[in-house]
Amino acid sequence: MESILKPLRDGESVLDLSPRSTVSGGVEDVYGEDHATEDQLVTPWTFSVASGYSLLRDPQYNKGLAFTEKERDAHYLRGLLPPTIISQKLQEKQLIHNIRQYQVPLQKYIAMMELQARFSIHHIFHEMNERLFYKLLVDNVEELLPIVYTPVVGEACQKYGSIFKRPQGLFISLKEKGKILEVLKNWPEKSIQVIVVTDGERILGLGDLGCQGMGIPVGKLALYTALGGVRPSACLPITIDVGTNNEKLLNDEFYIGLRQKRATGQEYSELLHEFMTAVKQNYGEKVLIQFEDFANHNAFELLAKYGTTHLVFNDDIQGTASVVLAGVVAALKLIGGTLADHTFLFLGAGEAGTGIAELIALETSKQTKKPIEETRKKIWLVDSKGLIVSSRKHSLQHFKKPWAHEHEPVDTLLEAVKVIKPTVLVGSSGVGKTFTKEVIEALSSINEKPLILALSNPTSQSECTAEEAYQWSEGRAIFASGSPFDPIEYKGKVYYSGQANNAYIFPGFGLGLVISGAIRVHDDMLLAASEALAKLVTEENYEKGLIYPPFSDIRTISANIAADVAAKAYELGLATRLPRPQNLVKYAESCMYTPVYRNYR
Ligand SMILES: NC(=O)C1=CN([C@@H]2O[C@H](COP(=O)(O)OP(=O)(O)OC[C@H]3O[C@@H](n4cnc5c(N)ncnc54)[C@H](OP(=O)(O)O)[C@@H]3O)[C@@H](O)[C@H]2O)C=CC1
Ligand SMILES: CC(=O)C(=O)O
Ligand SMILES: [Mg+2]
Repeated sequence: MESILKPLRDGESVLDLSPRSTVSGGVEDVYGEDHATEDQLVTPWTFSVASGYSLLRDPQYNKGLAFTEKERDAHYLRGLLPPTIISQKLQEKQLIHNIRQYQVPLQKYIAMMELQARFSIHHIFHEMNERLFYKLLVDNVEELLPIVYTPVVGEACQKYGSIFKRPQGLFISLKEKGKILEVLKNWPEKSIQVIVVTDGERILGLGDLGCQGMGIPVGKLALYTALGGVRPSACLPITIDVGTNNEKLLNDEFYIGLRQKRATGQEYSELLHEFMTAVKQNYGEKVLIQFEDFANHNAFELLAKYGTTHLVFNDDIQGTASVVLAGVVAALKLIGGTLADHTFLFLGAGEAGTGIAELIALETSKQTKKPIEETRKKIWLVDSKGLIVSSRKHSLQHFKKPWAHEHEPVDTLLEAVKVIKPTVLVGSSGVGKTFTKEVIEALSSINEKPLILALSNPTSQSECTAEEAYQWSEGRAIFASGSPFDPIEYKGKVYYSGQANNAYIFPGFGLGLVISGAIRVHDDMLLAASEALAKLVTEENYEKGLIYPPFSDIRTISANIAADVAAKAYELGLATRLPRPQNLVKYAESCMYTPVYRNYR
């Protein structure tokens, strides 16, 4: 396209290609503006190339002091920047130094979000620089993951209303009923590949945070880009606001969401149906919709309902299952035996608990060729009412029923550990401090090397800390947790614990779906992702007691997961991107967004 470049004031567009201004004889009246009568409405639109001050304010293209002399000349930046030119590397060094100065983790979070922000009214040189944000995250993943993700993102959601100066993502509330397609069209990007959506009802283990749950889709998608290489412009965070049952928020004058109790039943499902329909209509069949942090009474139903018509993935049920299965399989190297040899006990029988239990049973069934009804029998779950047993079957939610095995009622976790004698203990309750000294001691008296996975997030909800797991098991536990813990020294030895978090899975999993053009998610893809992850645990990791590879290798891990997920999609006939690339790992790597600066002409 020919551009008509002219120096502009801040806020003006450089290139005005509206039909009227570019008419040089007979341009099509695409938007019907020429034919519109005076009382008809027309759309004001511009197509702009950023330059000058607007370029510095554009997070996608801003490079701050890294703009070269040539770029400063060509893009009307002279005088808008001080004379020095620095590299992206130096910018990174300065930024990480600044971030480390903050003592309060939430301040670090805010600094990161300022950098990532897509819209702003203020700016300094380093602010609002998307590539620098992702570069920083990719290069310092172990240090910054706990900031942009769990645990700090949890606190950010709790305080969302007071810390946010600008909107992130797309808010779809009951007020938008009947207009959701139009709302989607308001989003500035048109080619979307991954949507992460929440309704805020179960944010980590922090409960109903209503509209303030937006921090979660934003954080998950930052990981999609940094860890999985999905382009930021192809990612869309969405919060569906149907109200909140959180009284504190309802009474908070600064609450940003709808001030009403949650809509349920038909009103809820109609809004969600309109949303799901509009997404497919606007972005097509191949957009991935990741459900995140919905309460279980909606999560299972939405997944079942839309699993056959849309490309949907529930991270809490499926992503968590895949990451935990990988950890358990890897842990077998340390604790011995096959999957079928182990007995599992879960505290928490919701999305995470039953999702993991089912995938372990499925994998065991494939390995042993026994029916899944059989392999489920070595997996037990405890919920808020005690051990799930057959006498409770009539009153159980449907997702718990497969786990109601024959047994006398057992009220507490401690009792359950004593009678079930698990070799693996999984915490998926959302309630902190529930793996008590007595529980871990009982488990350790049964097992030489107990495997303990405290999955609940954020750190405050972790079933136990790393220190407690090692101390109370006298250094024998193999331990991993949903939110990270620093290495622990116990009796002169340093213990490293891994992070059992779906963040290992969803970025690569989603990338695999995108690059193969998959149209549906299949359980075998979850197994493929799990296997790919478990395979990447090295001897060196095992020696440290780790059952996951370090996050510093996550881009390679994601490429491998993506390749195996894509391979499975092709094998199952669910891939539409043809022909299938020969080397899927190489192909996945070649598709991944890298946040180094681009040169501007
Ligand atoms: N590490 C990771 O990657 C992930 C971690 N999680 C974490 O897992 C936790 C649970 O999530 P999710 O499964 O979606 O939540 P759900 O609400 O679906 O399930 C919670 C389960 O815990 C049970 N429970 C609650 N309190 C107690 C208690 N005091 N004693 C025993 N059981 C209890 C509930 O019992 P009842 O059914 O009787 O109410 C329910 O079965 C959250 O903290 C979340 O952050 C989730 C996904 C991924
Ligand atoms: C990690 C995650 O998805 C959760 O805690 O909900
Ligand atoms: Mg979640």
